[in-house]
Amino acid sequence: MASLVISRIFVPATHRSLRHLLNRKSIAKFHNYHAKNLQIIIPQSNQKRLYSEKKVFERNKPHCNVGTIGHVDHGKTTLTAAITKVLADSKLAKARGYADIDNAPEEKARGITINVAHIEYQTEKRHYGHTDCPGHADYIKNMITGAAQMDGAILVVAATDGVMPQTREHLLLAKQIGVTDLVVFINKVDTADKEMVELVEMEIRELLTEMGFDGDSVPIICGSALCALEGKDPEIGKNAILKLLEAVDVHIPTPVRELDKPFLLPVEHTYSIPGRGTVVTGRLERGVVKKGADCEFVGFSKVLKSTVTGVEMFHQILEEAQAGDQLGALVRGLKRDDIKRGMVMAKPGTVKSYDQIESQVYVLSKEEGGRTKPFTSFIQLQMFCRTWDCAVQVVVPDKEMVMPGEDSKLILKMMRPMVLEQGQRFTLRDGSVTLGTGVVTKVLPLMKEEERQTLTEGKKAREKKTATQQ
Ligand SMILES: Nc1nc2c(ncn2[C@@H]2O[C@H](COP(=O)(O)OP(=O)(O)OP(=O)(O)O)[C@@H](O)[C@H]2O)c(=O)[nH]1
Ligand SMILES: [Mg+2]
Repeated sequence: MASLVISRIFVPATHRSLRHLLNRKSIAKFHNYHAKNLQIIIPQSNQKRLYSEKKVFERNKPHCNVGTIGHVDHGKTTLTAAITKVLADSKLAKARGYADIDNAPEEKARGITINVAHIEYQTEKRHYGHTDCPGHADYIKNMITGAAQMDGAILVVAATDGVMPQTREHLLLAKQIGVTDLVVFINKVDTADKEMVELVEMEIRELLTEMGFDGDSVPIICGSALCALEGKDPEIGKNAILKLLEAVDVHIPTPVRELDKPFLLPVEHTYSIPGRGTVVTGRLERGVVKKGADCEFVGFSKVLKSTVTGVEMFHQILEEAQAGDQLGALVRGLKRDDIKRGMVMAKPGTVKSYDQIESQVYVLSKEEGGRTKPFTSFIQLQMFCRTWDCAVQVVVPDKEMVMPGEDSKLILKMMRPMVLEQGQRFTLRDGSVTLGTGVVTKVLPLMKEEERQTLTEGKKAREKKTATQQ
C-alpha cells in the first residue's frame, strides 16, 4: 500500500553530509514526522554526488555465485533471509528480511517468489552472490535464467514433503545448465520427526544418484530456516545455517574464470537511473570490464555501440569487474528501452548473431519429466540460452522422428538472430514441459529473408490454429 506523504523534504545541493541527510529516520526525527510518511526529493546534481560517495568494492576474497533451488514453498527465500541474518551477526552480510527479497507486489500477494533475487554476503573464505530462484512451475523460465548465473546450488527440500516435482525438475535443469556442484538443505525439521528426516535424506541421495550427481557424497544439512530467521532453537537454527555455509565453502569449488578473453555480459535487466543514465545488470561471463571500455550490445537483430561509464557490484563501485561478478554497468548514450534482456554486452566486434544452428540434443524421457511422445521435423519449441529465449523450428536431419530418451542431431531455425557460439549449452521447452538439453555444434550462415518470412508466417498460422482449437 502506498504510504501517505505528509511531507516532502528537499535535500539542498550544498549540504555537507549527504549521507547523513539521507538517513530517513534522522530527517524524520529532526522534523518530528514518522519516517514512513516522508518523501525525500534529491536534486539531480546531488544524485551525481551520491553516486561518487558510494563505497568502493574491496576484492580481498574469491567471488562465487550460488543460489537456492527447489520445490515451491520449501523455504528457499526464508533460507536466503536466514543466511544473511546469521552472517550479519558477524558483520559478513547485511541482514535482508523475507519481504525485502520477495519485494514485487504480486510476490507479496501470492507469498511466492516470481523473479529471481540477487543477494550479497561473505564467509571468512569467500564473497558470494546468491540467487534466490522461484520454485513455482509457472516461473521455471525465471529459474533457468537464475540458475544460469550460478557456480553451485543449494537445493532446499522440506522435511515435511520430501522430494517433489520441482525438486526433480530444478535438479535436472541445473545439471543441464552446467551447475554440477550441490549442497542440500533439508528444511523445516522443526515440524518433522527424526525418522521422517532420515527417510527424506535417503530419498534425496537416491534421486541425486539417479540424476548423475554423486549422491553418496553430496553434503546434506538438516535444519530450520525459520528458526534461524526468528533466532529460535540454535541447534537447528543458527548452527545449521553455519554448517550449511561451511559445506558450501568446502564443496562448491571456485570456478576458474576466463579473464584473458574479450568481455561478454548477457544482459539480465536494464534500469534507468535519473540523472545518471542506463544501467545493465547480469553476470560477467568472461573477461574484464573497466570504466571507459567501449562496448557493443548485440541481439534482436541490433548492434548498438556504447561506452561503459561506471561499474558496480551490489551498489559498491568496482575498479574493474572480472568474469563471474554479478555487476551493474552504467552505459552512455542509450535509453533503457534500447537495450533488452537477452542481448549481450561485449567488446566491439567479438560476437555475432546467428539464426540457424546445428546442435546435439538429449531429449528427456517421460520419467525425467520430458515428452511422452516422439517428435518430427517442423515442431516448434522455445529455446532458452544465457538470458534469452526464442521460438525455434526444428529440423531432424537424419531420421524420421526423435524418441524421448534419445540423443539426436537437430537443426534449429530461430525466429530472430541472437548471439550464439559453438559449444554453448541451451534448453528446449515445449509449452510447460522441458523437452531436452543441447549444445551448439556448428553455427550456420544467416537465413535468407524469404526463408525467415515463411518461418514467421508459419508460426503465426500455427498460433492462429491453436487459438481456434481452444
Ligand atoms: N515450520 C517451518 N516453516 C518454514 C521454515 N522455513 C520456511 N517456512 C515456511 O514455509 C513457507 C514458504 O517459505 P518460502 O521461503 O517462501 O518458500 P520458497 O521456497 O521461497 O517458495 P517459492 O519461492 O515460492 O518457491 C513460509 O510460510 C515459511 O514461513 C521452517 O524451517 N520451518
Ligand atoms: Mg521464494
